[in-house]
Amino acid sequence: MTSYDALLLLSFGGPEGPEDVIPFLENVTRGRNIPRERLEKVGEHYYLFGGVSPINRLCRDLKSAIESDFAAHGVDLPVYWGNRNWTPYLADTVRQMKEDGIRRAAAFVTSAYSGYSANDQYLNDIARARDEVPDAPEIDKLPVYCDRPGFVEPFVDAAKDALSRLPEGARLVFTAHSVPLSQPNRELYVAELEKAAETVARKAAPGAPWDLVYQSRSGPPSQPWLEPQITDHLEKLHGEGVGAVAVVPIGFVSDHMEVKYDLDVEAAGRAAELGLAFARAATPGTDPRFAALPRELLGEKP
Ligand SMILES: CC1=C(CCC(=O)O)c2cc3nc(cc4[nH]c(cc5[nH]c(cc1n2)c(C)c5CCC(=O)O)c(CCC(=O)O)c4C)C(CCC(=O)O)=C3C
Ligand SMILES: [Fe+2]
Repeated sequence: MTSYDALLLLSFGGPEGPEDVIPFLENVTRGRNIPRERLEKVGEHYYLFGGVSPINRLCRDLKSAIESDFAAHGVDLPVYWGNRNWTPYLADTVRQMKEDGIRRAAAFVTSAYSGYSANDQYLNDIARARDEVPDAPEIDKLPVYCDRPGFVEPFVDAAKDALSRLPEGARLVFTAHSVPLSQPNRELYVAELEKAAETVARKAAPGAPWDLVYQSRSGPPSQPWLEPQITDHLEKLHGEGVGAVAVVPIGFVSDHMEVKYDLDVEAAGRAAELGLAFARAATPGTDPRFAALPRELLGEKP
């Protein structure tokens, strides 16, 4: 089916305990002009969860789900896992792949979109990790998949489910990670988000109004980032007389910290203060349709 001899699951990485939190945050923000106060605040989000990011278990579970999908469809490829910011570090995974005799791998990234943070930075990660390993395997990133049914359909079901938990007339609010306006390929990132949100909205609540907003901004206040921020937007909707919101984290593939804290704690808390009914839609996570995407994308590659 493919000329690749391995699949590489490539993700962001996250701390596995309290002592990992600061070194992890330093890895993420090295050279990126993030204020120290923001780091300390984000550190608290992780401590609230025992210093453990949910993203690691999500990656382990997704890896198993991909392996099951491969097995069920007769795809005989090993699946490896490596991260940008924490163990298992990508370079160590690439070294292991080399030792195992892997020559050519396809990378499935836990981000569905184009843009610098969501795509280009992962390409840089691959190049840097390969530079560290003599005679490293070739690694091709699989294409962005924000428009694929395997990504979109789980969100359609999740949006319907969130709406079903709310009174009639709830507003669909799609949310994605903000990025600086100056970030390379920001326009493409936004265009893809709008398209994905539009597709999900059309299928989940035909004809109903919806919004795309942003969350988790981290730069200095002087630097413009994508807006509006979700909490400001909830206030605006409340002011307009909207009584309920179904929040769909369309910018993410799993319930990692940006979802568990910034939405389930912060945005839900703001909604509660406002008396706004709030339901958060699930992310694709290990949905079998999502776990089938690596196989489907591989099948399109020579
Ligand atoms: C577009 C985008 C995605 C979606 C695409 C994708 O999924 O890759 C994403 C995902 C994630 N971001 C994550 C964590 C963090 N991101 C930070 C900082 C930043 N993110 C940015 C953008 C994005 N980030 C940007 C422009 C910055 C500023 C610094 C820089 O220019 O790079 C910081 C620093 C502290 C802070 O928040 O200020 C942390 C801790 C985690 C792991 C969560 C967990 O542990 O469960 C995940 C999945
Ligand atoms: Fe981030």
